[in-house]
Amino acid sequence: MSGFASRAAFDAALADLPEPDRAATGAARARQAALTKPPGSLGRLEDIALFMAGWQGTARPRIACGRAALFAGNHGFVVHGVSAFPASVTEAMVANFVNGGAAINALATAAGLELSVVALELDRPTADFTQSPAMTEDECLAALSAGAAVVTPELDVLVVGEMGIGNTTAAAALCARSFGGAVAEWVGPGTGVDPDGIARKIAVVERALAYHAGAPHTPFETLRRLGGREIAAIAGAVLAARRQRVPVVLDGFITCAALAPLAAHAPAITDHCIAGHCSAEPGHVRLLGHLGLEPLLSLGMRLGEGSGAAVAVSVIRSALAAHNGMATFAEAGVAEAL
Ligand SMILES: O=C(O)c1ccc[n+]([C@@H]2O[C@H](COP(=O)([O-])O)[C@@H](O)[C@H]2O)c1
Ligand SMILES: Cc1cc2nc[nH]c2cc1C
Repeated sequence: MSGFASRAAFDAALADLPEPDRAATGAARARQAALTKPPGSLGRLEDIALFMAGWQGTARPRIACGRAALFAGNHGFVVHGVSAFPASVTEAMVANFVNGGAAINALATAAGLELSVVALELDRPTADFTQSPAMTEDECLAALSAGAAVVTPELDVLVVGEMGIGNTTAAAALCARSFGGAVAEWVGPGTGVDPDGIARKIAVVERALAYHAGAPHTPFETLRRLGGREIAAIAGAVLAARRQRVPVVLDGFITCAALAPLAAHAPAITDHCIAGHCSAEPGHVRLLGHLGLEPLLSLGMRLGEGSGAAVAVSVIRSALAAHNGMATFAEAGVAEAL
């Protein structure tokens, strides 16, 4: 996929979302019914096998080629004191990712995923969204296209993650604009700000929402005005994955917030997505409800980087191992249900 050359190309992609292969889902369901276990006894693992079958278009889904794409960006509004860490940490952590020393390096390796790190103009933070759109139209298209570029046809699954000091504030703004509700319900501690920091975050999001209140409520405009480069890249990657029927595992609050503007307009955008986990960031559980997603794991994680999604891939691998590796009642000579 070449990316998104124009706002219209993005809108057209969102208006034409491919469906899963129902024949493959049906064949996988028939196989599940024949496997040596009481029907439904593998619970959610059975649903995961059917989900992967539908999106991969085969009764025997697999993960031979899995990629974790980690997008990094910097945000202009951090000057208002909304993070527990300085913005320089974004770039320093990108160096850590490249050198193999971060949590996602260890967790991607453990999950059998290759890692693609995409740093998006870190020396050029987005504009301060309390007084301007975060990105120009071209900047937003470039970020969406950088996201789309990580999706290649041989992929069996895509994990999306992010790194960007301040981005829980952008995520809260995207959620409040897309789904409504009190700003305080979407704002949380992020990297660990104190109550004064939370109050500053709420004030910053409220100012941003007021500044952009009159703008069109379209997915592109909301992403451009209130998002960031790493956030738009995630939206572009998830949309490109859908075009190629590649199943996606979402990470935490920010990763899911990248889809909020799209989902408010086209709720089916999350149909090819699994929520890898529920983050400890308080807005995430509410956001997952709006996205219609039930998280696979709930481990109290709030790191980002794609870390929770990478852990979830090991569960998905287990689901596929059972689906593909078990004997049927006929093969094993085991009596079926009465
Ligand atoms: O994934 C999450 O739910 C999550 C929750 C809190 C923080 N983070 C990470 O922490 C950074 C954003 O936190 P903050 O406090 O700078 O807004 C960013 O790099 C995220 O990857 C991530
Ligand atoms: C150290 C550090 C690592 C991170 N990884 C994702 N977000 C992060 C934020 C900080 C501060």
